Amino acid sequence: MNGTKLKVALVQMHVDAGEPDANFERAARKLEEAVGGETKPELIVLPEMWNTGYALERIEDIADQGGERAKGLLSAFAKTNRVRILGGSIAEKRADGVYNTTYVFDEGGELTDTYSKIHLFRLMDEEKYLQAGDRPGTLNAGAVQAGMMICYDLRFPELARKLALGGAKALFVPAQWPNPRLRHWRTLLTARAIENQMYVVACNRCGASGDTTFFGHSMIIDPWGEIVAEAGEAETILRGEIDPALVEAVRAKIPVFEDRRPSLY
Ligand SMILES: O=C(O)CCC(=O)C(=O)O
Repeated sequence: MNGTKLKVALVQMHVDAGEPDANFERAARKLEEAVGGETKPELIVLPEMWNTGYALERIEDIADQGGERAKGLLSAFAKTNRVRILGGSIAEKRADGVYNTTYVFDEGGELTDTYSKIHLFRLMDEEKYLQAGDRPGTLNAGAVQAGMMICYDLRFPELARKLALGGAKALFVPAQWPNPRLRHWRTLLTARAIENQMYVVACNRCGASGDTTFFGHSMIIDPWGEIVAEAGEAETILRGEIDPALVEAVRAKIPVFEDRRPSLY
């Protein structure tokens, strides 16, 4: 660890809808690429639903039973490479249905945190095939206390504010955010960073699934709203650093959290 800063690497990758074997192979290859860069990251982030993509009509059959296959890959990789992983999210099969779930592993390969998407995206029929999580997601990313959201959750500012009030200095957002809503993506990510004076670290997929195309543009935005790093549309590993001291500095400069008037709204 560099002081209290945290080096992150975001895996912006293609996902084959309905092809878990191909996606597991790709994820393993991309994790190697992420950890093998010139500067070793301390935390690697994957995109949303990277195991199955949005093959929702077949999701009951192809979802990962108990998340065991994904947990096996991510835990072993984290332990072997001494790196934390925020495993994007996967289609996770449980007794009562399929959830869109994130796993976080520490550098010893231990599962430390999980989060299941709480807002299901009706434009893509998620509510017909998936179950919604029932609690917000938090994690300790090394020295950085953080929150997590999945894709559509980003449209709910109350959730980001709750996480910030709970102590989050960074917000991680795995996504499969498609065209034509790039402006929404960039604007909402930036707004969540500025209004909550925290880092926003967003890992989107790229490529196409049927008629749907995904623009990538994974981003790391600092608590002042400046873009630390932004990907283009192709597969890439996006790298950057989170500095919790900058969160404190921005919150001291414009003390939004002290000036809130929650009794009025
Ligand atoms: O809110 C959006 O525009 C995209 C959301 C989405 O694609 C998802 O939650 O999977």
